[in-house]
This record gives sequence, C-alpha cells and structure tokens, in this order.
Amino acid sequence: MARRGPLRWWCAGRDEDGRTSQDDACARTYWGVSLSDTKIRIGTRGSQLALAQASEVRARLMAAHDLPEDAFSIDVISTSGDRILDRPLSEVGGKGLFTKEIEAALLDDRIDLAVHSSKDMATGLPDGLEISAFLPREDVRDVFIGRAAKTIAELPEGATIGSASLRRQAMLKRMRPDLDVIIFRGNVQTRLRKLEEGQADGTLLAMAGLNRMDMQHLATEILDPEVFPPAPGQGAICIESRIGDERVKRLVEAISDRPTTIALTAERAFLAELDGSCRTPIAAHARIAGDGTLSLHGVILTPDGSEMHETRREGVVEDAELIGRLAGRTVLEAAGPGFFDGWAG
Ligand SMILES: NCc1[nH]cc(CCC(=O)O)c1CC(=O)O
Repeated sequence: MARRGPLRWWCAGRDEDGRTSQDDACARTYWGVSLSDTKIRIGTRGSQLALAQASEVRARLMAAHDLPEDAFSIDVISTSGDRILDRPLSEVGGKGLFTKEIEAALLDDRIDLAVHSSKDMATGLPDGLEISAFLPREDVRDVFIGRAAKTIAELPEGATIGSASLRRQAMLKRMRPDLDVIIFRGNVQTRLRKLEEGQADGTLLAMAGLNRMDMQHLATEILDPEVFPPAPGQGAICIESRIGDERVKRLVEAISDRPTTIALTAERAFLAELDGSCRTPIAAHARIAGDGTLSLHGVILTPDGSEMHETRREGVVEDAELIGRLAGRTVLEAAGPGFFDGWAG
C-alpha cells in the first residue's frame, strides 16, 4: 500500500526550557521515527455522537502519548447510513452503511484510523483492514425515553414506539405485543426531535450514546440487560485501521482495553456464527466476572418477538471466540432450520 512520504509525525515539541516549538530540532523520536509534519487523521461520521467518540479517542491518544491536540485532525466523512433516512437499515443494505465510505477513505490512505461504534460494524471487514483497538466499554444498557409513560410497562394499550432496530422492535413486541413499532431513522438528535414532535409515544436508545453526549437525564427507564439484552458490541468504541500500518497499531495499542476486547470477541463471534446482519434480531452480552470467568448471554428472535431462543455459556477468557461460536450454534440448533425462512429474505 502506498504510504505518504516518510514516517514523520507533526509534533509541537517542547525543548528543555519548556518552550513550545515546532521545528525539527525539537522533534522527539517516536518509535524510532522523527516527529515532524504529518498529522494523525481520524476519520468519523459527522453526528454529534460520532464526533464525541472521535474526540474521546483523540483525548485518550493525547494522554497516552503526551501529544498535543493539533497532532491530530478529525475528518468528517458522510456515509450512506447518514443520508438514507426514510427506510429501515435492514432494507437498504445492513451494517456496512455506516462504515463503507469511511473504510474506503482508510483504504485510499485519506485517513489513518477510523472511529466507529462497534455495534455498527459488520463481522467481516474489507480486505486490508482490521479492528486494532476497542476502548473501555461504556454502559451496555438500552434505555426507554417515554412521553406517554415513563416505563414500557406503563404505556397505554396500542402505544406507538419509534425505533429502527429490529432487535429493539422484536424485544418490545415480545414484552408488549400490543405496541405499534414505527421506523425511527436518523441520528440520535433526529430521533429525539421526532419524539418531541409527537410522532411516537416513546423510543429506545443506548445509554452509552446518551452518556457520551451528556444527555443521560432524558432516559425515563433504564432496561435490565438480562431482560432486554443489548446489541453485540453496544457501548464499545472501536478503532479500525490498515493491516500493516505499524505506526497506527502501536499508537492505538496504548488505549486498547483488554476486558472489552475479550467481551467483544465473544459477542462478535456469536454474531458471525449467525451470519448476523441488520435483518436478524440478535442480542448478545458478554461479561468477565470478578473471578475472571467469561460469560455470554446470546439471543435470537423473530422480528415480531413471538419466538425467542437464548443461551448462556461460560468459560475462560482465552476461549472467547469459541464461546461465541458455540453459543451461536446452540441458538441456531434450538431455532431449527426454518427459523430464518420467510422473513430473513
Ligand atoms: N446505530 C446507531 C448507534 N450506534 C451506536 C449507538 C450508541 C452508542 C454505542 O452503542 O456505543 C447508536 C445510537 C443508539 O442506538 O442509541
């Protein structure tokens, strides 16, 4: 892959007297390469949540490597998922929608690393790219934001709930078959505006996103992940980069979180085993207990919630991938061959 010039890295270095200067004389040597004029380009979507996540990555990298803010640029890339707002994701082509254009920028060497919500990432990445780090996981739970009532249980008969997530729709329908779920696409701000306009009596969002935008006060009910398990990867920011880009690899290694990486390995293996896309309601939640045991809760449902298969599996963290795969196989077997027919389309 073509690389831009020498491996130099812009750095507002400090000389011995603490003065800040930017010339080569002050450039520190970083992993044997001189720090000079090249910024680390962070690619991200442009939503408020995406920008909050990109800033968090930048802040962690600055702290881990003692770098100034302007050693980085945050480059906003618009994705088809941001532009197509009138159809559910499952109809327009699934998970790749929020990542395709950003991955193209990585492959073209227009950015150096991409910041994503892990739950928006397909299990198969384009050739040449890898997930090089998972950040420490935020709250994994879903929340209900209600207008007609504070909790799902208290909603009036036949209330309308806005959501674009098949998983949330299926689990809601399972709890309350009388509810009417309508498509709510768009970023968090768009969905909240639709709710305010009265287009629905409530919506469901991830606590993690609200926390990152300092909007946690909007939640009227926090849902128990045992009863309402999250999407695989929910609450975890990941960094995607080019395979073989040693500079980025070493840069992000310092902010990678091991427990999150292990949990996400299990959840994403579960998803991969089910060949999960946005067309399949799938939930998965992996945790590491105090004694170091990894446990995974995996669920699949029909979109109307009428049928659900779940499994729980435990093991050692080294078996994260295997635990996810076996859990996937277990629910597939329980569901039987006809489960995905008819609606998986
Ligand atoms: N598909 C949108 C999306 N992707 C990740 C999050 C939340 C943040 C996270 O899970 O890390 C959201 C919004 C939501 O579901 O409320």
